[in-house]
Amino acid sequence: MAALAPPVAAIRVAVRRALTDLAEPGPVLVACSGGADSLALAAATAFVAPRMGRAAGLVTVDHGLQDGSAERAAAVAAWARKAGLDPVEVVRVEVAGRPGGPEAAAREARYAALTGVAVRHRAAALLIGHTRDDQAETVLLALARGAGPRGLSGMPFRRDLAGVPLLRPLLEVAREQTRDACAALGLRPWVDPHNTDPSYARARVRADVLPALVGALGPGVLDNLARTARLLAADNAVLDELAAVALAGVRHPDGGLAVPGLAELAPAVRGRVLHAWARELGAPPAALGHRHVTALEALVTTWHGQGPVSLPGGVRVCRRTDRLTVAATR
Ligand SMILES: Nc1ncnc2c1ncn2[C@@H]1O[C@H](COP(=O)(O)OP(=O)(O)OP(=O)(O)O)[C@@H](O)[C@H]1O
Repeated sequence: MAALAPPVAAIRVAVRRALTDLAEPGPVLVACSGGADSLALAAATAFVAPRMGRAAGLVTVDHGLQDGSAERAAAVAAWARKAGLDPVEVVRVEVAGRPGGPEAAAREARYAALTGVAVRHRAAALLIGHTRDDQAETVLLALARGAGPRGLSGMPFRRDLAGVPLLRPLLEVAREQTRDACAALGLRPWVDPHNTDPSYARARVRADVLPALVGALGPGVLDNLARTARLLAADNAVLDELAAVALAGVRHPDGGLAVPGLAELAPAVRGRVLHAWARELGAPPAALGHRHVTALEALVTTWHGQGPVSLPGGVRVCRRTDRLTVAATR
């Protein structure tokens, strides 16, 4: 018997670890674009899951945005059926007309379609193919836009979306290993033209910035950036817990938040309390930025009679004597 190629073994180990930790019953579904990362993930899952007593299927989304996208989706599905994955689904989504530009719209439509299929099959989890290199890119992009610990935490290993656990088993696996694993298994991954399109910041980071950093600082840079994400994710979780307790403690009996209680909090906790409260008031997280939280903080710490702070989503917050409260609509 031929020896197992090390990248194939490494990816199987990563999938086994992820499935060992998964408490939920039911099949797992791999979200597969046909790219090297998710193809290597699907191949490893097809091998590992049945040996752990789990069914494993695959979903591929056709955004209909590129020539040949239907053929790509059909080819991925045909391969998956041969690999023994079941169920295998191709989902066609409509992207045109959604807000936020084609990339954001495609992502939103993709995740909605993927979770929809997962719910229908009562799946234990959706497996996503993000790798260590995607994580390093995410951290670098977050650093460049001045993100705090939340942004620098990168992508979590697990998060729940619409009640479906999303797992990223390859978050500590180098992208090179997914390509090598595909080659060792005789698989021919699809190459997404967006990944090399210089009009995307992530593609420029991938093509230019990270190779320059590795060239200047050594090959450990990618692992180090991914480690930064893990360290900050742990710190961030603690700060979020502290903020949840603090938020409960500063609620004013008449509604809103008590200013004296807010003023006593450490700035790192106060900012989170205000961020969490703004979300409670209906501000969409994606639109809620540092400047909104800074303006809310100013109502507490540098109060000089300034007017209400407008939050995304339309709510306005003002200070009334010793509390922050929702301003009357104009
Ligand atoms: N069209 C799709 N259908 C199903 N899942 C998808 C699709 N596109 C992306 N995904 C899932 O989302 C993950 C991240 O996709 P993204 O395009 O951000 O990264 P990528 O590095 O290009 O991944 P890959 O090499 O697997 O395509 C993929 O690994 C895959 O699990």
